[in-house]
Amino acid sequence: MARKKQFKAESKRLLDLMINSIYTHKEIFLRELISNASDAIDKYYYEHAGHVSPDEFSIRIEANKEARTLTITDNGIGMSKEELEENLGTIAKSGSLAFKEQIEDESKSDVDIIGQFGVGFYSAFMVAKDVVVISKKDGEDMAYRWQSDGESGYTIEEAQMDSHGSQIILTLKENTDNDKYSQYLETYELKELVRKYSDYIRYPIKMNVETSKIKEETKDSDKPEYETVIEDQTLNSMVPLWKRQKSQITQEEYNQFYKDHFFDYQDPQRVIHFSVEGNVSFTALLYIPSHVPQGFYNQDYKKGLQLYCKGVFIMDHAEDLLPDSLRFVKGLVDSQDLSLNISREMLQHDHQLKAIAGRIEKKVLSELASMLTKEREEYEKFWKEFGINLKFGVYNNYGMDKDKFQDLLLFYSSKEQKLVTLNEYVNRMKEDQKEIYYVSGKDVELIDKLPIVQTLKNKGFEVLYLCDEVDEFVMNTLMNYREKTFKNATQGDLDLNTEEEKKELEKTKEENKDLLEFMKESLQDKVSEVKLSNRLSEDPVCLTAGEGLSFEMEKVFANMPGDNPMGEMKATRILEINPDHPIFATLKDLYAKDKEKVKEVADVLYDQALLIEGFPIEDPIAYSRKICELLVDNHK
Ligand SMILES: Nc1ncnc2c1ncn2[C@@H]1O[C@H](COP(=O)(O)OP(=O)(O)OP(=O)(O)O)[C@@H](O)[C@H]1O
Repeated sequence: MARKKQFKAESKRLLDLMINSIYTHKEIFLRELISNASDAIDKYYYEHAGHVSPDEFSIRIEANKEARTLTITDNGIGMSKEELEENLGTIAKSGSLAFKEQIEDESKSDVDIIGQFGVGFYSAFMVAKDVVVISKKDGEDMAYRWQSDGESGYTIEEAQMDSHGSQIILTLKENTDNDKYSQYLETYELKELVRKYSDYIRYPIKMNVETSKIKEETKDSDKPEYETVIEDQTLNSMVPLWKRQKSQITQEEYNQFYKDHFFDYQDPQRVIHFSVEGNVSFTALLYIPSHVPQGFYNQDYKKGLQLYCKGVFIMDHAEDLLPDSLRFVKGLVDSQDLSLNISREMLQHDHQLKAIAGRIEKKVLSELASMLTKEREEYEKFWKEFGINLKFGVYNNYGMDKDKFQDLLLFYSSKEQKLVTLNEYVNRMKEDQKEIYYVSGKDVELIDKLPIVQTLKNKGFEVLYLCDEVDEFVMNTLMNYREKTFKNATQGDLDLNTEEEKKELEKTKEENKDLLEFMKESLQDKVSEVKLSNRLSEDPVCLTAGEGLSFEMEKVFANMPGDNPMGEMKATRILEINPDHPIFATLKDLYAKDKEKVKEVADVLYDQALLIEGFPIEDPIAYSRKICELLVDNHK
């Protein structure tokens, strides 16, 4: 049998790949070194459980501008000579992973060890031309010094160190046009990086910081004097807000956290803080803003949640965690169970994200549903800011998710003169009413004045007023609600009359068949039909659309930007005349005496119907002239 050979790797090239290809941001080197320090302390703490207190540990950062060095020191478990060799001399060897596996095998409690790939350490060479590690293993006498320039191998020699732990000393590269490595010696920058990536490392990350303070002896004088003092500051918050007990967190703390992390000047409307245990366990801290964020409707607005893994910041705007309909939600997710890719910039399995996203969607929607039933006023505030997103949720995905959203929708109602849910509408429908009536228009006031709306109201029907461009798409996608179909009241036939009224109308229609036909002919191809209306009570005429495209949709399509063939689509126009209005008697009269006049009146009535519907009229001058003539005639 052929002997199996080991792969060889050109270690210099491999290291070069490691250093320069894995990460997109050089600044993460600090995150990696701090995470290593935290792991080392965890290990020490674990080994000495019960005999040490967490307060004894810290990670220290020290910058020396003259020497151009940045030093990260921990009092963790340290490394022996062999471990330095093994862990830092072998690429992709993770002592931390081995440790974690071992304690898991011993089925002892899980420790939140961060390291797993055995590559993070080398990220130091992205910014350093030389790295020294001085380390003393817990329980050993001798310390060792590992040193490398990241190119020509490494050396290990004996060294001195007072107590267990490690010290990583980076000598930063010279600045180039593109990279200002010296920034990593600036207090401000280091503080920012710790806050961004390592804020929730559970041991204090400390640094001596120069600050200006009032001299004690001049404190009470009119001219206080300042002096520069060195202060030992802890840069990280350690315990993440979301890991604390809900009952221990005040609303003020939640709000402040929101404003600090999500750049809003107002308090959020809602905080949703919850944890899920399961295949993928996670904690989420979500916020519903109280107003539409700036740039929310711009194309480059980035939705998504911040993602943390074991308290370490992984990415901002993790898009896959939020469906588009909830893009207004801000917040973060922290999970132990994510399989990160090697750079910790992405996840390896998006099914984990999908599982989390599913739970988040469910939770946010149920929170909204409870707000709707228990705090109507609050919900209406939310609706005014973000309701359009839920409408999008209905028609997005070809309506696949409409059931999730339909009970959260609100529409303005003729009966209540305020926003109502579909459920409320259906609950109080007239007994024999089969359809849910709606009418679209520019605003509530205009819709309310429409003849058809007056008629429906007079007959005791409730009408939903749709004022958003997307509303008709929503209705078309929903198709029905609790087995009642949606009906655009300005379109097609309406079943409003009693049997008797229907008979009466049929009779009048039959008697005036010729007149109606004559009017249709005279209006030529402008209308497909002229008919007697059952939807008008006080007004003389109205224009309705046949089945299919509605007038509002026609307007939406016409206003679509760019070269769009849909813009040419027209709804079928039907001119309806109120048989009980005096104008109908006049028409009948004129038809018997002066057919030419009927043509003129038909033109005027058609233009009037267009105006009521919010359409422009073809020839306003001719229209106004005809009106004047009719007025004069009338006066004679
Ligand atoms: N400060 C430290 N103290 C003790 N051991 C350390 C320290 N830094 C690194 N090590 C050891 O070196 C190993 C390699 O570190 P490296 O950062 O390359 O990988 P990692 O942390 O295991 O994994 P990852 O690539 O996921 O960060 C670690 O697993 C750990 O055993």
